[in-house]
Amino acid sequence: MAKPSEPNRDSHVAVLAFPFGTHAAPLLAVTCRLATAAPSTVFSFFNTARSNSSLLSSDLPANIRVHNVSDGVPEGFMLTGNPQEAVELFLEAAPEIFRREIKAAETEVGRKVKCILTDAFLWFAAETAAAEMKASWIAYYGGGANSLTAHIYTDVIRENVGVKEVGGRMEETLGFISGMGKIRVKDTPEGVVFGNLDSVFSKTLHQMGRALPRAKAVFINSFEELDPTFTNDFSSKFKRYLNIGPLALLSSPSQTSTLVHDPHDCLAWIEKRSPASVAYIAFGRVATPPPGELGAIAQGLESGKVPFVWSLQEKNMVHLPKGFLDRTREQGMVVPWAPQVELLNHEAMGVFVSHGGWNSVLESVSAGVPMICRPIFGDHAVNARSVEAVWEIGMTIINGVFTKDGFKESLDRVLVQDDGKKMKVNAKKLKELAQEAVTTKGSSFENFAGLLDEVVKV
Ligand SMILES: O=c1ccn([C@@H]2O[C@H](COP(=O)(O)OP(=O)(O)O[C@H]3O[C@H](CO)[C@@H](O)[C@H](O)[C@H]3O)[C@@H](O)[C@H]2O)c(=O)[nH]1
Repeated sequence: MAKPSEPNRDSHVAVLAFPFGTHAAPLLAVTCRLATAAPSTVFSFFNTARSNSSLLSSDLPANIRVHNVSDGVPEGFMLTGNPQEAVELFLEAAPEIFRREIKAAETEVGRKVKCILTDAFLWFAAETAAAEMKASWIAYYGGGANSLTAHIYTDVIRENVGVKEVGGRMEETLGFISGMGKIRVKDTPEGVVFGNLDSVFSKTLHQMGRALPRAKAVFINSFEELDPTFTNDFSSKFKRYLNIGPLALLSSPSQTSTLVHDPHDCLAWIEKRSPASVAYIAFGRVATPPPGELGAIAQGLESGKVPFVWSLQEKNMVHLPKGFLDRTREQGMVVPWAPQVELLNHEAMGVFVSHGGWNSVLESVSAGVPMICRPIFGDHAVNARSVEAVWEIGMTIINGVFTKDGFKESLDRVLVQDDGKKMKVNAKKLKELAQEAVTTKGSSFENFAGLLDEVVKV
């Protein structure tokens, strides 16, 4: 898969992706921007074949070489289907995989790697390789500053809340950490104070919080004005902290010449709807609410008569109520993939119903669209809570899970009631700040220049 090219200077950057969820796509988007800005530097992008094949293939700059690496699953090993298992096998094998692959790429390119840029989840593989190769290490954290705070302050949260019998303290807020006054114990990602604290994944994230201050720089897909308190805090904690987003405003197909991937013609469909009327429903690449809740979503949409676009993997369509697709043919569309960013930016978009994955939240913020969140795992709950209580641009689904009436009422609240109007006003304000951040005078523009400097300067 490596692309042949003959760049003429001697800089070589290794980019290590975390091949699960929506981690690799934004990292590749940043790599493309860096590679365009530094055409004589070679960027070797390492990711599993499976994850690479899920990245929308557009023309990459000639100085990016994409490599398929092992997923760490031993030969003949039968995965049980528990997603955590695949993640943990990969994490365990990652240091060896990347060491081997970086060495091979150095030989192939004929240049030593001077900088290792990684997903923050891979801090252990990056730090070891960087020390061995005398390279610098720069980390990309794929979530928002809110969940990053939970990982950076895991020890503090554990000291204050305890880790035993935490159940009784779930509603308490984390007021002892600045910027987290509205976040409750129950909103923290599993593995911070509840869930399996000893799993490989929980330990990796806990240790990541301690390791990131050692990185040469830490960057995230966000903008400073969204979370000024965290920005201030991290600017003193990390050697360099750079908000370089929202990437959706920088690398969305609508902002570039790349074709929009719209295999089911969602954009033609939404064109005919009235302003701020449509519900867009999507739960990212890995999470799906349980089958019963998918049925409740369908019932809520049907009884509320809300026009909709629903991105739902084909294998889950069997859980829709009998006849739903036929009855709602005029009302909406259920598709296995939708051009999310473009839909959110359409004037007919009224509400985004989401699990609260970071990329989705930021894409909604960038489009000024209010949200209804139904968190499923990881950082979803802290993102949903920020949407509802910190930025006040949406709400968590009534009852915490989808029920027919709760969903119908939630849709009504956001699309029709005064509450929803306020959410929309707040969302529009954030959209303006996001747009400002990426202009040539904006904070993210300046931060990207800082990142470029850290990456190519050796
Ligand atoms: O039909 C679809 C469905 C999804 N998307 C895109 O897919 C991405 C989904 O990303 P995200 O909302 O972050 O969800 P996940 O795929 O669930 O992402 C994982 O990775 C994120 C970043 O670390 C974490 O915040 C999440 O918790 C984790 O589940 C977004 O860019 C969407 O625009 C589409 O374009 N079309």
